[in-house]
Amino acid sequence: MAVYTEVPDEDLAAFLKAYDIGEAVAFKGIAEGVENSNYLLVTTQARFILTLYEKRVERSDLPFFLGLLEHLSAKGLNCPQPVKARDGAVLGELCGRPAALVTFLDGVSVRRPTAAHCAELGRALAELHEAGRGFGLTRPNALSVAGWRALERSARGRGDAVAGGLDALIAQELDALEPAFAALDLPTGVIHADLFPNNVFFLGDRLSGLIDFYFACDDVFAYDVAICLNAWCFEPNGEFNVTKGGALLAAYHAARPLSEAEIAALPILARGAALRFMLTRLVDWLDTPPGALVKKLDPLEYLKKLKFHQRARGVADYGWRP
Ligand SMILES: Nc1ncnc2c1ncn2[C@@H]1O[C@H](COP(=O)(O)OP(=O)(O)OP(=O)(O)O)[C@@H](O)[C@H]1O
Ligand SMILES: N[C@@H](CCO)C(=O)O
Repeated sequence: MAVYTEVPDEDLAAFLKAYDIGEAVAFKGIAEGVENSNYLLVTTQARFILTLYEKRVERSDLPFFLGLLEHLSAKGLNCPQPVKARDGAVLGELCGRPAALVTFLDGVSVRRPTAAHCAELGRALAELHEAGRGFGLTRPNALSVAGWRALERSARGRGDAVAGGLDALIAQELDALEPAFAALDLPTGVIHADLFPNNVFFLGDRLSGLIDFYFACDDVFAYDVAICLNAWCFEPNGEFNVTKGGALLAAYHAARPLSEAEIAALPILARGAALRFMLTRLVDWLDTPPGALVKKLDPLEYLKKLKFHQRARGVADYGWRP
């Protein structure tokens, strides 16, 4: 359930006075999502998503996120487009929270992606990386390798209660991955950094749009590919599906060719990505009080994925065919 801030009718009406988007005819909270409060707003002109940014989103990052959506839309990428108020501002304030309106995208996310979906995703990810070129703002990735120690510290001594040996495993992974990541020298640019199936819309088998750019940042392009291999290509039983991995990688490569160095780095990047999502899920798992509205995500799903990456012998294990 992601409606942390309730918006009274009169506050909404006052907020909408700043925009030229018609009269509100429907307004309802959206249950999906965990980070922010999202509402569907239907006006006499169109449908919109109203987002109130909650605690975990830094106010100072909002110009990057909203500016990026404008940049990507202008490049023809199908992502939410921020709506300007009459004074040209895309960021307002509602119920004491920073708030923005963006255009509504048609489509549905898929729970069980097929290889065809993975291919669509691979192509769209490459297009996103290309479309991000020339965006003027930058944002470091707080959740890349430099941020993992702090997450480890905050979970330290508590991991073993979630899975036996987890504290030691995390410490060993950090010791292995920090130097391995430091040795990488790969192309960088704007990445989505959270392009999970719930953030990708399809109409039939065709990908129709990408949402939720609130982890977007500047980082290694191939790390974004590695995040997607983790999020899209494992089966519910924990097995990696090489057909899906191969489809994702081939479609990405067709739209933005991966260099030899990027391809060779995929197993270590995928291992790092699995650690990143395991750590954030673990900290949330440990720190979310019982009874909280937020749906907790299972860190052990990512422990299983991490173990696959530890065992991987090379990029062929991910379905890559040169
Ligand atoms: N532009 C949009 N068009 C249509 N639906 C949208 C749009 N933006 C968000 N939604 C809907 O709102 C839901 C929550 O949005 P979003 O994923 O951005 O939230 P969030 O709180 O940042 O969540 P999380 O980070 O957990 O994915 C989506 O699953 C989708 O159903
Ligand atoms: N995609 C993240 C949640 C944050 O949006 C996860 O599955 O852990």
